Amino acid sequence: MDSIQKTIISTLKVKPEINNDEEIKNRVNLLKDYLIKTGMRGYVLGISGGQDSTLAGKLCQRAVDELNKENKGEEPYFFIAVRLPYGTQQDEKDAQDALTFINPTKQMTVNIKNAVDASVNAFTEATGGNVLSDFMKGNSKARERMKVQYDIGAFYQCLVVGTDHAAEAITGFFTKHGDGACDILPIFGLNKRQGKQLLKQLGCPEHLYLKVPTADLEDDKPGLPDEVALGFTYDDIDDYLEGKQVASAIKDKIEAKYRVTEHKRQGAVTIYDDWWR
Ligand SMILES: NC(=O)c1ccc[n+]([C@@H]2O[C@H](COP(=O)([O-])OP(=O)(O)OC[C@H]3O[C@@H](n4cnc5c(N)ncnc54)[C@H](O)[C@@H]3O)[C@@H](O)[C@H]2O)c1
Ligand SMILES: Nc1ncnc2c1ncn2[C@@H]1O[C@H](COP(=O)(O)O)[C@@H](O)[C@H]1O
Ligand SMILES: O=P(O)(O)OP(=O)(O)O
Ligand SMILES: [Mg+2]
Repeated sequence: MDSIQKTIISTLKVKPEINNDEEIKNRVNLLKDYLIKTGMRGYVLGISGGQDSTLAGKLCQRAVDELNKENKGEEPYFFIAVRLPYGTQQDEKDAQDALTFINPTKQMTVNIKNAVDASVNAFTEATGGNVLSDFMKGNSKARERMKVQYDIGAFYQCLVVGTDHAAEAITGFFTKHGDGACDILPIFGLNKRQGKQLLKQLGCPEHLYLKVPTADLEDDKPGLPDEVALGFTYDDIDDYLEGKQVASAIKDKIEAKYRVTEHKRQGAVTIYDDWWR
């Protein structure tokens, strides 16, 4: 393994192997401890029907359940699972299966279509007829979803959970200030394969953790697999993050993506920063 791969692995905190029970316990403990420390009442997270939100949601529910058992008689903590479809979602059944598996304290649905459409239409009106591309509109959907989660968080006094993890962070495969914005990241440092392992351990139905990952942001390409958009596979990414050797053409592509998306893993640039120089 060369020094670039070593540096990326250590920055993204990936372990070559994990102990499932230990990982679940540590991540649930983080969610419990941070909730107590902040004095907030719970967590909110968008549940898409994909692997990452199913795992993060299950960990949140476990955290509040454990806190409530330990704090008998106190006002209960809660987890809000929110469905955020843009109109009708093609894989709604998976989202419902994820909710059944998580069994959240509360669930709600906010359809983001009207808000996103109003926003992109306002852009067109304001700019004399310019039209945001389908890809740009996709990022607007991700930002609207995060905005709704912050509205829920403010109203119910709960923290917003994010689902970023090492296999997404490495390529910056998230919308800046969209799904990339949140208060806590319970699955940070895991790769995609390790996330599957934890879901299996937690008793998740197989079809949810074996599901093809998709950001599902574009109107014209519903359910576009991340791996098609990226041009390489999560197996490649996971191998890379576990310190294994991957084909040199793939290694180059992964590292190129890592370099151009550095701004997404950093805060906004100030006079005190030099990572971009
Ligand atoms: N939008 C979709 O439909 C869609 C679909 C599938 C996957 N994705 C993935 O989601 C991600 C989001 O797309 P994106 O990255 O184009 O949009 P983004 O909005 O997440 O990031 C782009 C924005 O980052 C800022 N930026 C760009 N370069 C910068 C730099 N060097 N320093 C500081 N800020 C900089 C600019 O404000 C720019 O508009 C992509 O990685 C994409 O693969 C998006
Ligand atoms: N349709 C959705 N409903 C609820 N939450 C959603 C939806 N799509 C995405 N999300 C949230 O965003 C993150 C990131 O999704 P990616 O598939 O990684 O782009 C996801 O974990 C949900 O929390
Ligand atoms: O973030 P999710 O839950 O939509 O998972 P995936 O990235 O696998 O689609
Ligand atoms: Mg998804």
